[in-house]
Amino acid sequence: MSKVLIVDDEEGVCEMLKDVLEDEGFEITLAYNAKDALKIMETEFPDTVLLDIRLPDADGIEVMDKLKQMGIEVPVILMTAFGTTEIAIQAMKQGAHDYLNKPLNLDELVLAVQKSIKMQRLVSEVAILREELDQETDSVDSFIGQSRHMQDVFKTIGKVVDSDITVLIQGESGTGKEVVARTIHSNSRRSSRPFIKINCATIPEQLMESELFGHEKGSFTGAVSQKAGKFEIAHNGIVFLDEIGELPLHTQAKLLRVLQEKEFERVGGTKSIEVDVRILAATNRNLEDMVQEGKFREDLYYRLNVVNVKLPPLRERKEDISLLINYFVKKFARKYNKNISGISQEAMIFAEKYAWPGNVREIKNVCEQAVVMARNSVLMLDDMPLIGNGNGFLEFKNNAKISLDTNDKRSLKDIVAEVEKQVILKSLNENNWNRQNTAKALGLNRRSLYAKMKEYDLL
Ligand SMILES: Nc1ncnc2c1ncn2[C@@H]1O[C@H](COP(=O)(O)OP(=O)(O)OP(=O)(O)O)[C@@H](O)[C@H]1O
Repeated sequence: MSKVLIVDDEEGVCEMLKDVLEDEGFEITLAYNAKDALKIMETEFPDTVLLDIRLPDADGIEVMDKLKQMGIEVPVILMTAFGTTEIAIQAMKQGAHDYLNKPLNLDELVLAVQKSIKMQRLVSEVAILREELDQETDSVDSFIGQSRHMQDVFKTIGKVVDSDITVLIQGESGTGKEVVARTIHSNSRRSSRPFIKINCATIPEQLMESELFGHEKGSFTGAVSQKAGKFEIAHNGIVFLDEIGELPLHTQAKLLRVLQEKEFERVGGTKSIEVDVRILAATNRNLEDMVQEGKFREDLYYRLNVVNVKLPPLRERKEDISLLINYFVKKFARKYNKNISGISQEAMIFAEKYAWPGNVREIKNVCEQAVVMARNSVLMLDDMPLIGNGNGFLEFKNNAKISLDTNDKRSLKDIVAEVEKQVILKSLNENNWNRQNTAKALGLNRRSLYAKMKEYDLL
C-alpha cells in the first residue's frame, strides 16, 4: 500500500484529506508542522508528501532545502493558498513535483497523488536498472576457459539456460560461480528482468529473513516501515543465493517453501505473497557433508541440486591460466590506458607453476596490480606482485612487510583503507584464501571479513 504524508497546520484540512485518500486505498500519516514532517520523512519513507506551503515553523522553500540537505528524495506536492504563488514557483524550482491551489479540487488532488506515486515507482525502477548496468559494465568479465573441464561447464550451462531449473554451482572461492549465474541470467528468457544477488554470508543472521522476504512495519525493533524483500523485488527474474551454506536453518525452511509453493509471508505479516523467480545457488562448502552433520536440510539440498555445476580450481585446469592472464592484462591495460602488449615468457612460466589458491579472482588482482606497476610494454616478472621462492614456485610479494610512505599525500582515510586491504590480502594468501582461517588470523568474524572483502573488491 502506498504511503502519503499530509502536512498542514489546519487539523480539519488534514482529517478531510486523510478520509479522501484513505478511501482511495492510500496509507496516511499526518504532521502539523515542518519539524515533525521532516522527522517522519526520514524514518517512515512515505511515497509522496502533500505539503502546505505555509507552516507555523517554515515555508515550502525551507522544507525543500532541508530535504535536499538531508538527502531525502520524495516527490512533494505543494498546497498553496491565494497570494503564495511566488513561493510555490520558487519551491517548484527547488524540485517540488507539483502544486495545487486551495481550496482544493479533490479529484485533482487524487489524480496528482496517483501520478506522483507512479513517477516515484519509475524513478526507483530506473535506479535499480542503472545500478545493475553500472555493476555489469564495471565488473562483468567474459567467461574465459578452454580446458576440458570448462568446456563441460559451458555445455551444462547451455542445456539449462532456457528452462527454470534450479542450479547449484559449487567450487572454491574465486573460481567463477557468480560468473556462471550471471551467464545463465543473461542468456535466459528472464534476462530483461532483475538478477538479484544475495550473499548469505554477509547478511547478519537476525536480518536474514527480513532481507529475503521483507517485513511489515513494527514487526521487530528497527522495522520502522514496511519493506519488500529481495524475492519480491526479483519477481519474474532470478535470485542468486551466494554462499548458500551460510543460510541459518530456520531460514532454510522458509526458502524450501518458496521453492515448493512459490509463496511466502513477510516477517510479521499474514498475507501470502506469490512470486515467480528462478533460483540459482552457489557455495564453496561441501553441502553433502553439511547435510550429514545436520547443518543443512536434506530436502532443501535436493531441491537446489537439480542440476549441479562444479567449477574446478585453477590448479586442476592449468591450461586456462595463460588465457586468463592475457585476457586480464588486455582488459586492465585498456582500463588504465597503458600501452602493454603482453607478458614475458619468464613471467608466464612462473605464473603457470603457481598454485593460485585464490583462483581466477587472484589472477585478476595480480594482473591489475602488475599493469598498474608496469614501466614497459611487456609485463616482466618484476612487475608482478609475485616472487619466486627458489624452488620454482611463486609466493606473493605481499608476504613482505607492508611499508608506509610518510610522504603519501592521500587522505588519512584512503591510506588506512589501502593498508587494511593489503593486510587482508596478505593474510588471505598466507591462508590459501581460506576465509575461515583468514578471519581467525585477523581476529575478525567471518561476516566482518566478508564485508571487508566486498568493500575492497576482493569478493
Ligand atoms: N572463467 C572466467 N573468465 C573470466 N573471468 C572470470 C572467470 N571466472 C572468474 N572470473 C572473475 O574472477 C572474479 C571472481 O569470480 P566469481 O565472483 O564469479 O567467483 P566465485 O566463485 O563466485 O567466488 P566467491 O566464492 O568468493 O563468491 C570475478 O571478477 C570474475 O569476473
